[in-house]
Amino acid sequence: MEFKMEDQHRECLQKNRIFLLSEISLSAVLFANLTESGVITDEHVEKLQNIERNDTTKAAVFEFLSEILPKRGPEAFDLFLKALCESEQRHVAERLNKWLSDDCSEDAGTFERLQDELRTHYNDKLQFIYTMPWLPTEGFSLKETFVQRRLRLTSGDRKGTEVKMDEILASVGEGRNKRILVEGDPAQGKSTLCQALAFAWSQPDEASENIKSFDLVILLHAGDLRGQDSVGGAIKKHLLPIDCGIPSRQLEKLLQEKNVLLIIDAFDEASTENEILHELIEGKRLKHKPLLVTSRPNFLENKQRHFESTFTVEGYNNRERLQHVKQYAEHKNIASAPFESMLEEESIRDLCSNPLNLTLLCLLREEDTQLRITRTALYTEIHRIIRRKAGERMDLTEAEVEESLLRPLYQFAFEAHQKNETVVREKDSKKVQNFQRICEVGYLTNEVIISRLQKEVRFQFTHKTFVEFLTAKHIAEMDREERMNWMRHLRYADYHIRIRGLAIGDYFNVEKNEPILGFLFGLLEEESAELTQMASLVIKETHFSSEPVPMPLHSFLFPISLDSSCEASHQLLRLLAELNVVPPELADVILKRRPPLINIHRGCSVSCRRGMLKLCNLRFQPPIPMNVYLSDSPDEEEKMSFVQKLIECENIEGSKIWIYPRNDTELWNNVRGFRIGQANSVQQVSINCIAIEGIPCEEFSFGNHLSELELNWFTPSHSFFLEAALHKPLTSLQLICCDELDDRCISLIRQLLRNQRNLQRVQLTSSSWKRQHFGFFLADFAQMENLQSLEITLKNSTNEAKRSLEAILKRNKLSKLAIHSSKYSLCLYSVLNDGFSSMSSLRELHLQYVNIIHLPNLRHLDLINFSLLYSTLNDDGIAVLSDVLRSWRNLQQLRIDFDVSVAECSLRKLFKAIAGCHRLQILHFQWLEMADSVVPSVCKMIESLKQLRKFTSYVQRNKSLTEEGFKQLEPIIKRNGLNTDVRQ
Ligand SMILES: Nc1ncnc2c1ncn2[C@@H]1O[C@H](COP(=O)(O)OP(=O)(O)OP(=O)(O)O)[C@@H](O)[C@H]1O
Repeated sequence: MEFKMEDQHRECLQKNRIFLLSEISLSAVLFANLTESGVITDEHVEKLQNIERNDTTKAAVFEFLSEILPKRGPEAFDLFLKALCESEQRHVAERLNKWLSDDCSEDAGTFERLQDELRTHYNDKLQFIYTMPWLPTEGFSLKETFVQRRLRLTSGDRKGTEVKMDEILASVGEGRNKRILVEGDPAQGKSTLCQALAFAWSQPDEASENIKSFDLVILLHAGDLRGQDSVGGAIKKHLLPIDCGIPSRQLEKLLQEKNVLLIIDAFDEASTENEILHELIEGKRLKHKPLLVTSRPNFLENKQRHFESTFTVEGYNNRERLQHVKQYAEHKNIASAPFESMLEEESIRDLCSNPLNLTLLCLLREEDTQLRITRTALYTEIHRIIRRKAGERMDLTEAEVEESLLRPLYQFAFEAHQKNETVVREKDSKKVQNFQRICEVGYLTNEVIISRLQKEVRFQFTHKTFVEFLTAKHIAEMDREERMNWMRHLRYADYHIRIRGLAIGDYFNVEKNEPILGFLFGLLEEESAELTQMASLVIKETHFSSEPVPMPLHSFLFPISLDSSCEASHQLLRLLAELNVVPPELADVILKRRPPLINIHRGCSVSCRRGMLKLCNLRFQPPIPMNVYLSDSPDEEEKMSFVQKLIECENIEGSKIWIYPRNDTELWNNVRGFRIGQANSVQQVSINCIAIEGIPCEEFSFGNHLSELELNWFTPSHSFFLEAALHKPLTSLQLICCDELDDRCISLIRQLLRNQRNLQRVQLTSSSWKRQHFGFFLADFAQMENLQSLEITLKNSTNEAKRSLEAILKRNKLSKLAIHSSKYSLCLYSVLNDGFSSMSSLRELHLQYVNIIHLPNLRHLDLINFSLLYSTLNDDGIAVLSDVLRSWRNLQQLRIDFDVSVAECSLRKLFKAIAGCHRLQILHFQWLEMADSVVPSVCKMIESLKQLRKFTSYVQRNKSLTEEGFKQLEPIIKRNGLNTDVRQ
């Protein structure tokens, strides 16, 4: 294997070559020293002696200096100097050392020269934004058209705070925020932000921005670091003129000594085979220098922890949209009114929140007046204009442009995209004869921005989004079988694997495929059969039709996953957003394969919500239920309007809404705005009370049809909710994480329980660390004939409470039971165990802190969902559980927490029992001890669970899994269709 030597050493050998050729003697002592220290091998010696024999000593020295020594690693140079000294050639070593120190001592003007070179470079190259693919030479002036961006902090104590662009650099000087990550969706303006920062630094004005405090600002594309030995090398190659004469060693020295900001753009475009980039992020290189990295989301997850602060660039808000179009009009010297009126259009509101799309919409507005409401329609229209203009310029018909120039271009884009690149290399360009003509169409430019020196000629696509659009065009033109084949090779499940001890961090999110898939759906909108076939594949692979996955960790407390991002199973919705209308054939398939319920949570993307609104037009019979959790949504107006639309839609039953009001006023606005409890609105509500201090107003009330009331973090000061629910037809009452009740609340709850003949579900549970006892309500529950679901925290139950529980269980009406308890008396065990033998209706059971060996009658149940949380699961417990699992043939969801170490043979037995639950779809382990020796049985278990779609294992009990074991496990947990989350 060859290892490169450092740049400055290579340069030193090069610059002193004539001297070295005449001075070095290839003596036996020199060879002995060099071979002993491993700088060269015996084969090298033989080769050099042959050259000396057949040619001259100089030729041999030349071969040694140019071909051998530079490839013998970073240590080779110093060892070579040592060998010279020991072979009576000390004067040669001294000369080289002197050259190095002279070269290294910064001559007075080097820093100023570098600063000046960078400033002129940025000033020349960054003053324009190039958006129009067909006019790559004509840019918008950055100064005149740039819209200042807002960034949202997504890490640390101030998470959620909005900051201005320049403010992200504010605290770097104080030693904090050394590593900053800025993420943003495609074309959201990350590169332009970097451009604006570097450009601002290059300007001579007196502005007091933070960026000005840096001695040097280095802006590189992530790809510029590929194949380099050092950051200095990348600067030399990409930012400085060939003849600027600043040696690499001095550059490196300046990077260490000066106050430098490194900006690396587009991690997502060049994250592989890029050692320097990873070393910079991990702090192994230029550790103390501020580093700002940009990336599309989901590319950096395993590296996220190296960043002190992370931000996202959010879409434009109303003010920014307006500023963008006004600046656009002013720059083009035309009236801004037509653009401003375009912003009023509700249908393109979210398109306008993306700067690139907004610029393209403005361009279209100039050409005609028709509005495009999807991304695909917008890019298709731009594409048409490009084709038309190319035809006019080249005197070809549009059909000819398409056939001879665009088709090959689609192919180039497809190939570039396969390699995650946005360039066509010179050698590839030669594959077609008319490449120059293809360039003239306007999508490709052979100028690479931020690069003055490119040894290899490359042709750059004007923007990654265009590569994606053209790639989708290529796929759209494939024949059906080839296209479906391409689709089948995509991955349709997320995985998130982090094993600290092994330094493994591996992530995949299905959204990565969506820029292309979205365009493809849009392009094939008219081809109903093709579209339906593609959508059917997505429906199947992403488990769209299944019950949504609750977040196993919190499912006990919250029925929907509050923190999760827009899931893989929502991919279809996100793709539907690209259609103007869902064609009838596809609508039929969706109607047939409808999921039982859809959860919209706060991580759901704008396109997911758009897709959801498309479902509103499909005639679901009965209407499809939908839970909506939209707290913390940055755009309050959009949130309101989205929920209103869902509520008004007849095909959707806005079944439950989760609200998290930040104060009393917001609570009242939400309850009133969503008409909670009214006849034709949402009738089930969950309210997080934590920020609510008092009654918002005298007239606070719910509509008369309120059917479910769930209150999280309820305290006696929130009793007005209970009053407002009196006399409403409640079917469900839940008080979750409730740690305190006063007499008044107890009396109100009793009134609610007695008044409600309809009540089928009750939950009274406290937060896990402050256990409340709610056993005194059991007598009331026992009176409720229709009770089907009971979730309760019990501590020290009285005999009366136990008798009531016994009556509830034996009535055999419960389909769901959850007992939160940290202390089970033998008597409570016996009530439960006896009850289990007659509870044939029970389908869902959740037990906490239980010792399962006292509950052998569990095997009489027929459960679909079971969890055993924080329970004592020793070898005896595992034996009982394994036995029980063998009798639960319909089990679909299982969670097991392991709180003590158990024998490996017990684990194997348990995995074997789980492997027999062939209907299992969701499996979650907590604190599992997964040593290499049990890996084969974990693998066998997962392999046999064909319907498993989610596997999670959080917090390994010890670090006994080795790389060998993981290698065996990896393909199994990464199988397509399985959403995996394994974290230690
Ligand atoms: N702040 C801004 N002001 C005006 N126009 C902008 C701004 N940001 C972006 N744009 C426009 O949007 C286009 C795309 O932006 P940019 O290339 O910076 O996005 P990106 O987030 O780096 O995209 P990707 O992840 O797809 O590479 C720019 O070429 C420019 O036309």
